[in-house]
Amino acid sequence: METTYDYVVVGAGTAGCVLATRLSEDPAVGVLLLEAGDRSPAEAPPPVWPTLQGTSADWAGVSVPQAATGGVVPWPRGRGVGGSSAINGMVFTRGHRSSYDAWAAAGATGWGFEDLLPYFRRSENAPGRDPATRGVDGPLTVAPASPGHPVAQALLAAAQQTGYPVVPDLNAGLDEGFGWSDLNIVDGRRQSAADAYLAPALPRPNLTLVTDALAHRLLTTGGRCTAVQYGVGSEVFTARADREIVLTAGTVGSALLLMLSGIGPAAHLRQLGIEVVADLPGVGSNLQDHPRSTVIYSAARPLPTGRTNRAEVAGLVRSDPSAAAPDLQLQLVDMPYYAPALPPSIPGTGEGWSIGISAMTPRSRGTVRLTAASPDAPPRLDPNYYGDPHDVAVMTAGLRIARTIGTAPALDSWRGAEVLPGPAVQDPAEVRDYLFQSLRTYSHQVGTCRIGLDDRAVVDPQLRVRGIDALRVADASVMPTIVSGNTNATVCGIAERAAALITGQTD
Ligand SMILES: Cc1cc2nc3c(=O)[nH]c(=O)nc-3n(C[C@H](O)[C@H](O)[C@H](O)COP(=O)(O)OP(=O)(O)OC[C@H]3O[C@@H](n4cnc5c(N)ncnc54)[C@H](O)[C@@H]3O)c2cc1C
Repeated sequence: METTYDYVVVGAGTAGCVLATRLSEDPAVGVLLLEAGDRSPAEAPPPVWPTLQGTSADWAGVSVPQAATGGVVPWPRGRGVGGSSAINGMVFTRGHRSSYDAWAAAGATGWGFEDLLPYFRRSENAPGRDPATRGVDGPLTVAPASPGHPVAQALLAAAQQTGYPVVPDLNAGLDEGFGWSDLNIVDGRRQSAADAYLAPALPRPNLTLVTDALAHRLLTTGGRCTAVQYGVGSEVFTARADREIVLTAGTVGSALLLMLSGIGPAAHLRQLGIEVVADLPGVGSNLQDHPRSTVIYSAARPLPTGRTNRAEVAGLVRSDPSAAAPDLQLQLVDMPYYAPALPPSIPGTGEGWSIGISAMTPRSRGTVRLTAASPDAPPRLDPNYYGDPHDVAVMTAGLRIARTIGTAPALDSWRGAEVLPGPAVQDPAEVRDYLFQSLRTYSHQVGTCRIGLDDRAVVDPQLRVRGIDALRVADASVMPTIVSGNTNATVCGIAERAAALITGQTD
């Protein structure tokens, strides 16, 4: 069966919900939003959000064995309306402005911090924050925990005792130091991009959402993308776009769909018997993620039950004073948060707390590849964590800083003992081994369809796929380099700006 719309948006995750909502604001324009997963994916109360992993709301991937560490890393990824915003940790923060200015400097004209600011502000409603930098009437309502968890408060005091500033709004992208993270939790419930954007827009007669619809491939004629072929159950449908097709299937999904459609590295496609439509060697390359590890302490006394996402306070710092920009995030978690690869000899919830460590500007680069010419085949995910020794050095510095803060006097009344890595782990080789064993993803994968002007860029600064007409990508995959913050707020800004580019309404 064939249907025709003005725009077809593929993937109803963070970016897809923003895009479909903004494009359908014009009642004269017909928009189809396709999503592989459920219309109402599984939900969980904020404090137990990790229990969503492994449910039908998660593609539940796993990396290939990593060359540096020898281990595999589980990769949760949202599947269903809301996408990863429906299963994520609900931290809503921009990267530091240096992240976006680096994009513009590398050729992504129009994507510097000042360029993006109006779009960041458009996405959010951040009551109590400075309206000069933060939005006041956007769809997503974001705010810090109130009241904050007492261990989070103690961590802020500990950071200050260690010499770091406590700043009023770490989420704006302008400051370094420690502060309360904004959370997209409203009245005790997660507010996903689907809740904030899509749900109010769905009654529009010009917006159609089709779920359980896996996009198989894009159809191109004479260099123009004309349609998306997708499957629902065993039936195959074709959705034509009179104006454009926009991919918002995420860092994994958008790269896979391009390659399944013959748009990607020619040698890889030919190996799988896929006819090459456009040889774009950068598709699926430049994969970046934030590696994550943790220091865990037992609690000196029972912890009050966490009521939010259990990660209310964060710090953005430099691993070394000579670093060009902040390159480390530390996050207080009011429970022991560990990697499955480690022995579970750690305190239970309520009996411990942890400081997460994550390198924010990693230099390692990986790939997303097809394993077969089929939309149902699991992808080959190789983030190449610690492929560049620089990232190990940054994480080693992070572990040292976390331990310094963790042992500051302000945490004395909460701290029992350091459980992981444990006081015996001190020399550089042992620390490196611990970082490798405790490695997990921060779930911030980006970069596989990056913006740029060079031959390995996948989209131009207007997000148009190079060499193919009427096709754009507008999700986490277009980030040229990973930002120094949790990625969801940045994806909202990207999608807001994409909508403005498509409709010709850029600021
Ligand atoms: C467990 C977890 C925790 C996280 N925690 C945080 C956090 O606390 N704060 C933060 O800022 N960020 C966090 N993130 C990251 C953040 O949520 C993502 O960066 C962001 O949601 C990515 O948006 P996206 O639109 O690019 O992709 P997604 O939101 O992943 O959306 C892609 C959508 O496309 C669909 N799709 C894929 N392929 C196809 C296809 N072929 N056909 C049809 N549909 C398809 C998918 O099912 C999905 O719904 C977390 C992510 C995860 C997974």
